[in-house]
Amino acid sequence: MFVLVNLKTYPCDPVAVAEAVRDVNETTDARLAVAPQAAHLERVAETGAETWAQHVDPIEHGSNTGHTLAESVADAGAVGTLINHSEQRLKLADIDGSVRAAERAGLETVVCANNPAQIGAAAALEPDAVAVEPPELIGTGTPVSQADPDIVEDAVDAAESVDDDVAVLCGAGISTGDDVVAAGDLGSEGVLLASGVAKADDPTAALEDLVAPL
Ligand SMILES: O=C(CO)COP(=O)(O)O
Repeated sequence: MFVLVNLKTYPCDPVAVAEAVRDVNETTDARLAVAPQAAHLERVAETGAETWAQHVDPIEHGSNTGHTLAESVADAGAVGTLINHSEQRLKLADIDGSVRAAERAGLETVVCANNPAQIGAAAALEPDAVAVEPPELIGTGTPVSQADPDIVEDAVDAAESVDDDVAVLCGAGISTGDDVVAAGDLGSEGVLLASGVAKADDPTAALEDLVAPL
């Protein structure tokens, strides 16, 4: 299972969480990665933890003030990027442009979507993976794998019917190893999570719990 910890703009120490991700990754067959804010990418990547960006823009080098260029993210040490997170939604044409920009820079891509219909559309853009995250469950601590298992299974079916090379992840409310196992049982190849680690008093213990049953 792939466990991608999105730090959003939570007031955690990104380097400390990254060190926990790096250390717990050594103890498990699961693949752990961390997605800090763009401004923290370089410091996080220097820890040796697998580092992802939270977003890249559909742009090239040039006159794009305030945008995030995929090449710069890669240069800072990121190996992948989220695209179209529900807190950073893009138009379809811009999702396509961001996936192409990420590919150009050699970044792995996970395109987020709210529901199975959007997952099908996202899979058609040929990212490496798609992630279904019902916005109403994000940050609630109620795991999508328990509260809305159908949405995960339907997302897996939707992606498979478009392109079965595209992996499916799920997220929202995931915070325990049981949640991760339940996600896997529904056909998900990984999870996105944030508050369960970024807001934990002890991120190492939270990560250890997440991977314990894997
Ligand atoms: O948005 C998410 C991950 O990208 C999920 O957030 P929570 O884990 O806080 O529900």
